[in-house]
Amino acid sequence: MIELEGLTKRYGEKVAVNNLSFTVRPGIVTGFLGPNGAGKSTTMRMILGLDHPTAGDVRIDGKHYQQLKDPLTYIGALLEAKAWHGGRSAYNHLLCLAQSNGVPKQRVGEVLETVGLTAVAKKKTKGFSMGMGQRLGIAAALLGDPRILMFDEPVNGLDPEGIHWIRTLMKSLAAQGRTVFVSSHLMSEMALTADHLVVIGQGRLLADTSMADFIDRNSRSYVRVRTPQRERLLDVLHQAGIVVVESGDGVLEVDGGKAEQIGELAAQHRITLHELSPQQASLEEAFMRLTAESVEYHAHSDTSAGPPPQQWVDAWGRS
Ligand SMILES: Nc1ncnc2c1ncn2[C@@H]1O[C@H](COP(=O)(O)OP(=O)(O)OP(=O)(O)O)[C@@H](O)[C@H]1O
Repeated sequence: MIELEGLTKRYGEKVAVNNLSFTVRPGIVTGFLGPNGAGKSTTMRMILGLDHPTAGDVRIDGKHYQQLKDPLTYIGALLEAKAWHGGRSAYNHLLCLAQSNGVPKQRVGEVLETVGLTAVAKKKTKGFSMGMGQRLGIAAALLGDPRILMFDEPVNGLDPEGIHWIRTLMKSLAAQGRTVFVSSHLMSEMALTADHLVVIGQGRLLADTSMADFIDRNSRSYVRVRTPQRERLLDVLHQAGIVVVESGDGVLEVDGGKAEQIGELAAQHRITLHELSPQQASLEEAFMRLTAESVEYHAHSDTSAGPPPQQWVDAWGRS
């Protein structure tokens, strides 16, 4: 378990992390989301004792990082790709880490096997591809067989096969009862991986909620309907107690997954349909709206996404 309490980090005038309090629990994957510059990496560095908080506190299984004996056996982290000596082989790189951290030598072979690098274990790492580099970083994180794992943007620069591999690995680590904390700025990726979400913007906590809850509240499903007999269809739907929202351009939107029912009603009343399509609002859109006001570097000045709707703000405030 990782516990943050009022964690704050200032760099001069800049408040990179602002009074963050949340708990990362075992047995699930917790996604740590926020736009670029939100403070994710700074938070993770403070968890690992690489940066000192200006205020507040962070504990790993109840202790500060500095109090952990052989910290690699408590928490393993992938912070940045290729942070190793390129002249060494993958095996030697991991062996050095094992020897300096009180980890038995046989773990090196085991983790190389886990990440699929056994065949290239004796090769110098400077020739490694991005994907192999990420696998080696993950092998290092797993070396001490820690109960807590932390990954900072682990899928950056990876191909679909590599992304799928990391996703599956994180889920299986959580299924073993470990604490898995993973940062990303991509909601779509997290939607496939995480069970719980912590969202920050400009260093502040914006949401701390289960993924199921986030999806329930934000992925509105509706059916788009177009017909040249609009008035008749509206009457028929109204009589059936189906609520319709008109969205302009002659398009009707019907909340919920009622495509079959609408199609059958239209057929019974001989109403022609030009379109009958189930739709799902994307989570990416919901995330962008939630963080819109806290994005540090806008690509352009378009703020059409606007602030999050008030009901979201209220809902997240409660969770
Ligand atoms: N050593 C530092 N000195 C000054 N400012 C810093 C330092 N490290 C981070 N910052 C600033 O703190 C803020 C948070 O940065 P951080 O790297 O933690 O964000 P992030 O959410 O990880 O972003 P990204 O998704 O781009 O990696 C940014 O404004 C960044 O410029």
